[in-house]
Amino acid sequence: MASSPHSLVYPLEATRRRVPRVLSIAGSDPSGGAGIQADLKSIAAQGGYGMAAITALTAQNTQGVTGVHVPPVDFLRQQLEAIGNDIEVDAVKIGMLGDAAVIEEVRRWLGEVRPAVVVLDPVMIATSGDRLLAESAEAALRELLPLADLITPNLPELAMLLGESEAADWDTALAQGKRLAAACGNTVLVKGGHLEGPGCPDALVNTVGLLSQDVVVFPGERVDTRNSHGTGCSLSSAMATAKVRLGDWESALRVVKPWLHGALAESAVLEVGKGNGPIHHFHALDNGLQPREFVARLWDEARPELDAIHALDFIKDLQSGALGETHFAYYLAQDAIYLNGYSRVLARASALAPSEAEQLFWARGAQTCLEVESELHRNWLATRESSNKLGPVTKAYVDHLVAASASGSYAVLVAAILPCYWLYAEVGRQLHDGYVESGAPEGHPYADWLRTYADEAFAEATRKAIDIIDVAAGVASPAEREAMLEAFIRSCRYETAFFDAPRVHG
Ligand SMILES: Nc1ncnc2c1ncn2[C@@H]1O[C@H](COP(=O)(O)OP(=O)(O)OP(=O)(O)O)[C@@H](O)[C@H]1O
Ligand SMILES: Cc1ncc(COP(=O)(O)O)c(N)n1
Repeated sequence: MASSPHSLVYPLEATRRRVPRVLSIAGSDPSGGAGIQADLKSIAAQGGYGMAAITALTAQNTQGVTGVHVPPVDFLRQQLEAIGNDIEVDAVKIGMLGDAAVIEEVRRWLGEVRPAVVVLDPVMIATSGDRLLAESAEAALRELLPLADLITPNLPELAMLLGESEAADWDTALAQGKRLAAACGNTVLVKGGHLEGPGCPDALVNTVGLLSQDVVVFPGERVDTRNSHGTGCSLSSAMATAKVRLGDWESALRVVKPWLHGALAESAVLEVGKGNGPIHHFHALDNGLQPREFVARLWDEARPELDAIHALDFIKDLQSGALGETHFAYYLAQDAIYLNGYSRVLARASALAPSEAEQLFWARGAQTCLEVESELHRNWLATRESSNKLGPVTKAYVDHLVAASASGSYAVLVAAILPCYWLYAEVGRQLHDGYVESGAPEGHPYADWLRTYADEAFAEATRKAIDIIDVAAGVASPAEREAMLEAFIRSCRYETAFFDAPRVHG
């Protein structure tokens, strides 16, 4: 059948779901940090509905494993059949399997049911060093790998699956990831948790063109904590859930990695156990923030800048009509240059957006910027003397936005983006109201320009942008929220400097 754009899009759409139904087939950790207990928390934290078919019972805590009991495999089959006879499963995460008989049962079930998304975390040895897979079952586990869409081995597991020695550096790990992906025909998530040093990168690797590149690296900073019990379990089940919600592995890891970082960073508040404690899966719920609280804080920060803007000669003279034409032309020319850079930054926000609605919102914003830029050239700059040279304030402002987009954090980027909507809308509203209140004087040289400020579509887009930032702050870690605040304040200062630039540099 000839491929049409529709046939390319449809399968992706068909697998996406707002609340994914995710089944974990894994072992139980009664202390709640790893295994199915961690999986169910991760799935819920990522917005999914979690289910669990238990392969094995362990007796363990944060200090180690003291016992493993693998129930008769028939009972695992009964659990899987009970789920399969009643419930549609959107994604499956497979964790601890225990022995070869369990692996065989899971292999049989996967072959029969063929779930749309299968993530396999090849659990072999716990953080504590205790075995969770019989040595004799390693060959059977290797045979299971091709039935998964995503495999998430840590560095010792990656080496063991390839029959090689453990990678001591990131490049070797990536090369091993490529070999495993090629051998299994699926995607491998190479994890940097076991590396030394301040960085903790992860990477998605696929050698048959399923990703935007063969190797997509997600850099990350290492959290200084020993509470890493269950990070591997949590990551794999969160990925299974996010994949169904967002449609592809890269979007999923873009959301899951900052969440996991926050869960590690906030783990100390749990105070569970004396050893390697669990991570805080619901750290984002525990931020104490009420809806609108974060944006109210941003507004408090923005208010002095707004006052500073209204005190500028540029704004006062634009309002009264006394503004010199040279300064107005300088402002317009810099605005056109700025909008071009801003459009690219909005396109980056669109690329990082966690939902299609937000992706579309920023993409529309990027398009509007280019339309307004060309309108400036056509109608406002065509008849004026102005230089198209990049001014120092414009450059510094755009550089700041580009740096925010390079941070990789969607939340930080959109916080940096917001002042251009919010302060501009506010300044525009006040200028327009002032013009109307003064009786819209005849012959005001900037009357046409002041009228452009009464744009309801822009006011509506501003309200939507504020909502997006509030939600992004709600799921961000405290450190990320501080970075959002900083990026926002800096952009506010550039807004003021931008209106003052015609006086200083024009
Ligand atoms: N100290 C840390 N700081 C930040 N991220 C970390 C840290 N430790 C692990 N991670 C992240 O946690 C995830 C699991 O990585 P890791 O390589 O530790 O796997 P694992 O050994 O299977 O996990 P587990 O600790 O559950 O056995 C990866 O996304 C990794 O980047
Ligand atoms: C039931 C079960 N499954 C998986 C792990 C691995 O998790 P970790 O490597 O963090 O100990 C575990 N400890 N227990």
